[in-house]
Amino acid sequence: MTKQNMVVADVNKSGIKMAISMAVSGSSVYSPAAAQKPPSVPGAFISISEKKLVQNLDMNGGSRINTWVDSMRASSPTHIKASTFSDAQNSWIIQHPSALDMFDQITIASKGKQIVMFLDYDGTLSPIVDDPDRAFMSEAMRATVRKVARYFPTAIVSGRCRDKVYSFVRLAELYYAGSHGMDIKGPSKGSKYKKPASEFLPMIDEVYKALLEVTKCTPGALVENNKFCVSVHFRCVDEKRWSELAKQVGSVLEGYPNLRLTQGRKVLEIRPTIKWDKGKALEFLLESLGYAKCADVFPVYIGDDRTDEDAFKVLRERGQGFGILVSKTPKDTNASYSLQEPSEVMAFLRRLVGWKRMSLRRQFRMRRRLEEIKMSLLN
Ligand SMILES: O=P(O)(O)OC[C@H]1O[C@H](O[C@H]2O[C@H](CO)[C@@H](O)[C@H](O)[C@H]2O)[C@H](O)[C@@H](O)[C@@H]1O
Repeated sequence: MTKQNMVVADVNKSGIKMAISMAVSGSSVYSPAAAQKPPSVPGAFISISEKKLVQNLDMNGGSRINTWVDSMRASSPTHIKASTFSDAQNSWIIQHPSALDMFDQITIASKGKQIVMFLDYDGTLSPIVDDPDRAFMSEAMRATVRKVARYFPTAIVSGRCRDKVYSFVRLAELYYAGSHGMDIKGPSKGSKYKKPASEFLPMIDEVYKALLEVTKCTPGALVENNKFCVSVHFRCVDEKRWSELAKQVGSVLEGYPNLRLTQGRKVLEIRPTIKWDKGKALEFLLESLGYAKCADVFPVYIGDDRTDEDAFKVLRERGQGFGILVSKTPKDTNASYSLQEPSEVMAFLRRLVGWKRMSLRRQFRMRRRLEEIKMSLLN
């Protein structure tokens, strides 16, 4: 059986949070350099040990399914004591302070640099809802993002395919990277699909159809075709049937060793094993915007899910800009700052626009004053 990667994180309805990051192969999707990563908060996370991960490499189909179900359950925890949770939360927030509270420090750090904005969609610009087809962003958020794009190059980086995320955002002035960056369009004319990914299109289509078929008897299960990847949603599936759903997904994936499984917020995501993710998408977009070798660029990436960690990690490694994790609860992350929910993302973006306008006005006034001084010296 092929190696599988799996990363888990979510919050249950009561708001109590726990996260597992679990790699079922040697090369985990989530493997931040320990030195760059803030220490984990005791009591807030379950981490599967290295040894166990290696053991998972060889596990048979049955134990693999059990591992998936365990992680699906762990993403909806009911077992953390409230006191432990709040201790963990306090210490986590010290390590990942609110980007709103740190706004002045952030703008000072960006001084003299070109800010480039990268925004995830679901859970960042739009609230999480049961029906993925109804994950609309508010008009107020759309107006805010439009203003952001007036002042900074801005890209949307999503797990959904590009057309779908565009149909939600509907702002032509942005750049879009869909299917976790595999469906990408930079500033240059025409779409740019990652060539290795495009070879997977017929396979993904086949898997999508097979998953539709096998999951149709599981109430609440929803299969979404994201062009280069497929999402199997379990948000509306009774927990008692998660194991059944995992088995169904496993039975399809057995025939496709070149596909891997990751987990987002109540969703199993099936995608090609190629080395392309939101981090690579960020680098691709920076390059196509002409900032590849620029020291004066300040990329800011805002996202809420495990797949956004690839981008946070790239920013840490480049030592440029920073990531902001959207989360109400502690999560193991490479982001530097946090925001609790989309409404806070909107507040942060608005402040950024306000700050930029002010600094442009200040610059304009200074230039005009200098002109006046020059003129008075000449007269
Ligand atoms: O990278 P993203 O833009 O955050 O996409 C990740 C997944 O987002 C969507 O699913 C999530 O949002 C849904 C709507 O709120 C919610 O019902 C679901 O439980 C979440 O996982 C999208 O539907 C998936 O295809 C993306 O993979």
